[in-house]
Amino acid sequence: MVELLLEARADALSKTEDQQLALHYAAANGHAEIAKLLLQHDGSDQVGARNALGQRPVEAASDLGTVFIFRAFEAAVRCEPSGSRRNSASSQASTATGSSCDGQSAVDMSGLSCSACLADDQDGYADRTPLASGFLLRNARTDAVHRLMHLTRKLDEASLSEDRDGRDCRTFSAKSFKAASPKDSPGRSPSASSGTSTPKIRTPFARMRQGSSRVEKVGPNSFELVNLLGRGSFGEVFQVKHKRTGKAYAMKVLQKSRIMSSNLLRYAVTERNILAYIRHPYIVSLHYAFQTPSHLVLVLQYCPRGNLQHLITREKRLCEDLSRVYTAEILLALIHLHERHTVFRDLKPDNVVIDEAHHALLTDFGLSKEGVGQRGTKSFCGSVAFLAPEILLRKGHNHTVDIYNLGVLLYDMLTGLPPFYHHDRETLFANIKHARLEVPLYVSRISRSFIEATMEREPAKRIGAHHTSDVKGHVFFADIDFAQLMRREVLPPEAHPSDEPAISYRNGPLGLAGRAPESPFARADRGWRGRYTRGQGSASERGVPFWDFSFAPPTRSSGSGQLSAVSGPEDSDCSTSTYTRRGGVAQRRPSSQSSQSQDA
Ligand SMILES: Nc1ncnc2c1ncn2[C@@H]1O[C@H](COP(=O)(O)OP(=O)(O)OP(=O)(O)O)[C@@H](O)[C@H]1O
Repeated sequence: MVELLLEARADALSKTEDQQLALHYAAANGHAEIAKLLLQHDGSDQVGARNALGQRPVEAASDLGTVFIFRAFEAAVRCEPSGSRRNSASSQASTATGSSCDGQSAVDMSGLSCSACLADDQDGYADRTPLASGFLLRNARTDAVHRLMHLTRKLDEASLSEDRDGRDCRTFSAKSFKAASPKDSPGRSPSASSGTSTPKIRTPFARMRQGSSRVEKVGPNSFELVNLLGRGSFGEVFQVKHKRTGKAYAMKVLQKSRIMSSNLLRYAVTERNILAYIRHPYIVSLHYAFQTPSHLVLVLQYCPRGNLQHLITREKRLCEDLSRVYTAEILLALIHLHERHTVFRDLKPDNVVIDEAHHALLTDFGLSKEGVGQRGTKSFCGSVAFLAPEILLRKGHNHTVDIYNLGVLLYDMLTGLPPFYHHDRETLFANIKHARLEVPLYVSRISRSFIEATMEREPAKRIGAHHTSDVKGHVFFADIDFAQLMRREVLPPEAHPSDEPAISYRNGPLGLAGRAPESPFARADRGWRGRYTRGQGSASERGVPFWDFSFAPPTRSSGSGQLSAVSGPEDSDCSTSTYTRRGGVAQRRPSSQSSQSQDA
């Protein structure tokens, strides 16, 4: 069909409104054969064309087979005398056929007259990570920074649109968003040239509604502030009520000025990106994202029972049955993330929130890292008492850092303090690196064995070093039915009708004493409107491209988004007396240990 159209003089150079050529789409979707045909037809005019994200067609490619088609073409163009370029390059592209090279999808380069031309191509995969399967994994940082820089140059021309509440918010269509991240999932369709493995096509984790008119646009005025739930390094988290639907959400409001002055925009963008595509019963879901000139906002599933730190503080120690269920729930969340090459990196009780049905959910993806494979990453991050030894030793870390933190989390739930805890930071770090792990005698033998297996200092020897799902096989989980747990059919033992949430926000430690919190938007956005529309806002006021998001919840409760709670077995009991302090627990550390992150 493509051949026919090209022969009939179809215009291969016409662009969509996102500045994409047909070649961009062919590359992004792994249609190597179509890419080859397009390259044979005016290929030289197409290879350098950049789409609205600043990507050339080869930079949109999802698999190595397609990349090699481009490389063969470009090499031929560079190596041939100018007079014979087009024909020769076309024939190079046409000889680019699938064959195996080091186990990866490759093309037959034997016809190239100048192999050195390939060697000097430093950017063959556009800074992405080639997987053994032949797919290209998006490198979150390089890719995101590249896109942001390209788009930031164009921001002054971007249009402002009016949200429903009459508030100016910079919005981007679902179409643009899709174009921004066509490669989020490594499970792409295979290239025609990859002849080695059966294609594995994954269902998308979340679908964007097509057509901006159907995407619900929200802004600060769409929500009523109810309570202040927490304060973090770069903003605050509020309980809010959606005015139109009356639904409760947690609204995380990040100050652009703080984020940008600390050069941490990438962490905010990572959090938004991960939450936008992850749907899991034990990970808070993102419902909306929007921005004002001064703030980036995430509207999340609301978990009304406080965080795990509040619960540990109230109970001093948690009983083993409850700790086991929470550990298993968080383990399922980690398995899901790791399968998607994402490491959470900041697992601690403050980042585990408890929902209405007493289930534990991960929140706060600000330190997560996408695209981490076995080779790992070298950033220094995490909350100090939860830092894994390999992070302190700056050896590089991978998914096993989350497994280590799962052991620390269990230790913390069972004893009331993280292991190795010491008020002096240097002593704490030395303990984490070298001290003997002491587990109190009141902790059962099986729990102790789980803690030791997950907190093994050598990451390669740690349980789950190969696959995080191997951790499910530990005897600690012998009584857990993970399939049932995944369906949220296991009721955490604490769940009891008379149970109070671990924290009462109105009169709780945040000190509001019944008053509604002050709006962060009212404070910061006074007087911005005139400056902004003239395009003279400060750097921190500029729009962040592709931030805005709206999730269409599944129509049935069994869908991949919001799962309704299901009652658990009646005998799942953990009497409140087991929560009372049984002695031997020293004072708790200050409830919110700050997180830190610094690139190595
Ligand atoms: N979805 C939610 N439902 C209820 N409470 C939440 C939710 N998300 C966060 N919180 C509360 O807000 C607190 C701070 O949230 P979060 O950790 O995401 O903020 P942060 O600014 O990233 O913090 P930090 O700087 O410590 O990493 C949490 O500890 C929790 O108590």
